[in-house]
Amino acid sequence: MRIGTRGSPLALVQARQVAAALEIHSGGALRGEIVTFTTSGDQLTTERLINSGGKGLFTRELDAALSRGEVDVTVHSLKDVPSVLPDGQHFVAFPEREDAREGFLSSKYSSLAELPEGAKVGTASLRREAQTLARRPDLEIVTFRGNVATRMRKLEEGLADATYLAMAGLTRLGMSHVANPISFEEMLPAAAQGIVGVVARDDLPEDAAVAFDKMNYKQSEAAAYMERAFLAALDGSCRTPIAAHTFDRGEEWLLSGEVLALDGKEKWSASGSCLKSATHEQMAALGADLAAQIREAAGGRLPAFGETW
Ligand SMILES: NCc1[nH]cc(CCC(=O)O)c1CC(=O)O
Repeated sequence: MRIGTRGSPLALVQARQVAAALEIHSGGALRGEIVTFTTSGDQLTTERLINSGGKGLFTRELDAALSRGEVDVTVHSLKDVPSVLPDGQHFVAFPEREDAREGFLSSKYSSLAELPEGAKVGTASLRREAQTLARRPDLEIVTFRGNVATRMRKLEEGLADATYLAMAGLTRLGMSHVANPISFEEMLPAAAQGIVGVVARDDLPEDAAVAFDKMNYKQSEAAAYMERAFLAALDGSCRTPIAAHTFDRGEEWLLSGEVLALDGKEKWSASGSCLKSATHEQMAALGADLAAQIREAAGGRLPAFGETW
C-alpha cells in the first residue's frame, strides 16, 4: 500500500506508525510504502496561514494524489483536514489519540500566569491568540510559525517569551519534555487535536479495509465525528478562534466547545453528552447542537467567519 503523507518530521512519524500497524493488522500480508508530498502549507513559512488561501493547505496535494491513484491512502493530522473530504474519499481509520492538550514552551517561565506584564507570546493561531488574550489581555501576540526546532530557536533569539505547541506532536517526536502541558480547563485545544486520520478512495480493497478497521479506535473515531461536526456547523477553519474537545465520562462522551472573539474579550461555551453507543449521525447532531447554542447565545456577535481577512 502506498501511503501518502507530508514530509515533515511529525507527518513521517505518523505515517510510519500507520504503515507498521497495517503490517501487524494484516498479519504481514500488507506492507506500507511511504510516499512524501510537499503541500502548499509547507511552502509558507512567514505569512500567517489565514492570509494564504484558506482550507486544505496541508491536504490539497495529498487529496489530488489519492484521487489520481498515485497513492492508496493518505495519513493526516486530523486537525488540518477540512470538514468535507473530496468526492470518492472516506476515512478508514482513526488510530489511538495522542495527548490532546496544548503545551506551553518558554525558556524562562513555566506557565502563562507567570509571564510578566506585556510579555510576548508567539503564535500564528487565531484560537491560541484569542484564548491567550482572554486570560491575559496585557500580553503581546507576535506571529510565529515553523517546526519545533524553528520555534525553539525563535524563543532563544528572544522573538517571543513563550509559545504553544500541541503536546501530541511533541510527544510523537519524543520531545514532550520541552513543554509544560496546559490543562483542558485552562486552554481547550483545536477540534481533533492529537487525532490522526487515514483516508482512502472508496474503491479500497476489502483486505486493506479490514486491516485499517482493526487499527481504528472507537474513542478517536467518536471524538473525530463530534468535534468536526461542531467545527463544520460553525463554518470553522483556521480563520476562526474555535476550540473543542471530547471527554470520557464512563457511559457517555462529553463534548465541550467554545468560540472566542478575536480579541479574547468575549467567549461562548457549550457542552453536552451522548451515549457511547450513539451512531455517527447522533454524534454529529450533538456537535451541531452545541454550535447552534453558541450562535444563539452570541446573537450575531460571533466573529464574521471567513470575511474578516
Ligand atoms: N496546525 C499544525 C499542526 N497540525 C497538527 C499539529 C500537532 C499534532 C496534532 O495536534 O495532532 C500541529 C502543530 C501544533 O498545533 O502544535
